[in-house]
Amino acid sequence: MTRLAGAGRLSREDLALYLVTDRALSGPRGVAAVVDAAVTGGARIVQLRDKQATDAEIVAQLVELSAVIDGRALLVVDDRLEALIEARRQGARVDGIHLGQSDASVSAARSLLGPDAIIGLTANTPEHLDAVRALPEGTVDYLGVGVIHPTTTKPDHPAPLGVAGFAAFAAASPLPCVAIGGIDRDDVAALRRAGAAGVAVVSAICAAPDPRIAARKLLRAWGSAGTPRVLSIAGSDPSGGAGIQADLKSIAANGGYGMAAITALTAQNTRGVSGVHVPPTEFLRAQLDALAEDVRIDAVKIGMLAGAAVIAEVGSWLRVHRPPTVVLDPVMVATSGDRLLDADAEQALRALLPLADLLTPNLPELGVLVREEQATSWTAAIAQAQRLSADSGALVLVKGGHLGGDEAPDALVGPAGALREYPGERIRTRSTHGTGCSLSSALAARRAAGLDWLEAVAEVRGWLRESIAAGHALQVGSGHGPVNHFAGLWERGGLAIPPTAEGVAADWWDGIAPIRRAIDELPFLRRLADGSLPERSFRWYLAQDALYLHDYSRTLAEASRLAPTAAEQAFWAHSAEQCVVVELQLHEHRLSTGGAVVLPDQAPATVAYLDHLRGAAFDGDYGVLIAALLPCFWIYTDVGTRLHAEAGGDPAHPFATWIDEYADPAFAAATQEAIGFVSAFAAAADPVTRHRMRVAFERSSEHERAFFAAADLSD
Ligand SMILES: Nc1ncnc2c1ncn2[C@@H]1O[C@H](COP(=O)(O)OP(=O)(O)O)[C@@H](O)[C@H]1O
Ligand SMILES: Cc1ncc(COP(=O)(O)O)c(N)n1
Ligand SMILES: [Mg+2]
Repeated sequence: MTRLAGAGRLSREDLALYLVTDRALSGPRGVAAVVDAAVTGGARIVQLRDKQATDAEIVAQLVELSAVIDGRALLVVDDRLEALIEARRQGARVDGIHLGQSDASVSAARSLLGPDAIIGLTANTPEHLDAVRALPEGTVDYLGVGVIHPTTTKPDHPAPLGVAGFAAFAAASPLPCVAIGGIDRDDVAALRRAGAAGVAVVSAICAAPDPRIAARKLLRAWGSAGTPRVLSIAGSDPSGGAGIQADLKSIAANGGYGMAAITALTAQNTRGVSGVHVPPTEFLRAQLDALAEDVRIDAVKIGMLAGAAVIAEVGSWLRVHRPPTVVLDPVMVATSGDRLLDADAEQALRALLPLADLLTPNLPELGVLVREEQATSWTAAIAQAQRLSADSGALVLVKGGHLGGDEAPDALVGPAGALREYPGERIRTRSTHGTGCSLSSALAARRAAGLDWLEAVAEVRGWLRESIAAGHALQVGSGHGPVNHFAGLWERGGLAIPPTAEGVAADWWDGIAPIRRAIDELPFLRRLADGSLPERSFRWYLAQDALYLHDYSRTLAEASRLAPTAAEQAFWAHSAEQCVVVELQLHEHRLSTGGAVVLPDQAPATVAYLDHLRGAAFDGDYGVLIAALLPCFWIYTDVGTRLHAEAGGDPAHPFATWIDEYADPAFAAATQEAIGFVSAFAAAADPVTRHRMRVAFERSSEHERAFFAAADLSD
């Protein structure tokens, strides 16, 4: 969770809605009931304020409120330091104290309560601020600033600041400022925009007919007021995966209000770009000016700029209306390979870079911008990004999507080098159309919402990876498909279309296509098929297979033990038994020729595969375990059937018996049953379990490949 500057004990959201209690306004239902309801409605910090009560009464109230709140919100007390200490002694959780200018000194409170307590201070004049600046850092966590409007709950209040006065005070304050005094729901948005860390209310909750609903409405007003207004200046992609269409979806998915000024229209689908039309730049200017005249823009994301004239127009507009956050995605070439920026406009683009806070080039674009060859290693890419950052004055997020290999890392790089690297496994998918557009606009939205760049990148990457992984299921186009920007939202909101067992099975099988291809190309299997495999290699393989089956059988038995239905329990138990039978047959038919069987040690590939299965069994998660067990059925049946088609039925073939055994129809039927059980379980599982199952399935498939490959090396 993000920590507020100058308030190590508070996180960003803690102060958003601050309830100050009032006994009279709470009426016969009592303060505790109001607090309970308000906290249920979302209030995150409660201050017990009761000027009339005795210390003993305050202690009793703190004990009661601490029990009612039960860790759901922070509890502080107004003014009464001794009562706080006594309440804590009696076991109450009281997080801190709020002090007025004439109450006990904040320094004394800090030394008494220690570094973990929350200490707030009322402040509303420039002199108060000077005094706060003179305190040792960490003495005070937040300021209560008001009153905003005249109010009856503080009879002796100073002259109201109004929203403008509050804004001026908050801008000068080194500490987060909570606005207080006569605030109702209509003020919340303006106060948040004025820089408030939160709003403190008394009557708006204590006097409300339903404090829970009142709290919820106040928080909703607070939340929407924080919605950043994000403008995308980019091209249109009618297929909806890239350009402004992707930007608007990304901004919305990341909590922003999206706007778009179109630089160019493309005729485009998931296979490529077939045309580009650039409207007159005066019309782009008209779009941008219309927005600037009316809307306060919190962030701009710049995408496709088409050519030098558009770049010049955007540059001239930005110099006048530059919003606080500018992200520039230097789009040059689409995922399909089509140019989106005239070659002669590269120089003009370089001149635009200093107007941005963050650049998000992919590797080819980074090379062009620093006038070098495309980096071929990640280290070289980071070095190029560092040069680009030093030259432009902007931070650079260098994206590793175009690196070959299993990794897709990103790195945030400044003029002195990488600030943070974000490692990540490459997601095996073709749904990467518009990933760059989506990433850059989401970053603009999250940065404008108040995250720093490091946090924004970490968060947006998590969202993008989830969206990339879910892209395929949208079934849009036959080329590089779009990502599903709302995958997480739909899933969590219960809007996701539940997957079918058939869909899961097809998806998983497609997902391991590269592994299956690699298996087919292994010399071991080629030579097994054409009969040229040395007998020694074959025997080595059979021995490892026997060793493997011995323990595989035990993990099958564990699946039987965990199975939720009798049919599954019987199936896995029967499979476990069959394994032992086959293992014994292998010994008898092949390995024991020429005397007693001496089994070798398990080879590293055998150990690794079994460790993976035993790990899944040990975790006790039935879904994950059966997903891990499945490739041994499925890949063997697949390989066996094809081997049989190629080499079966030839009694002269040196491996005929073995090949015939693997094409056994009973084994194929068992495989179909296993696929059915696993895919039905996955389809009905929650998304997280389904994902873990898929990962276990993919890992086992990779172990299958490594197991065959080890046999290649055995001679
Ligand atoms: N297959 C993938 N798996 C995981 N992340 C990916 C994949 N492809 C792209 N990304 C991520 O998507 C973002 C866009 O990167 P990249 O494809 O390099 O840029 P562009 O779309 O501009 O060419 C980066 O955060 C990158 O790491
Ligand atoms: C209109 C438009 N703008 C940008 C891109 C780049 O897409 P990517 O995000 O895949 O780099 C695109 N294909 N079309
Ligand atoms: Mg791109």
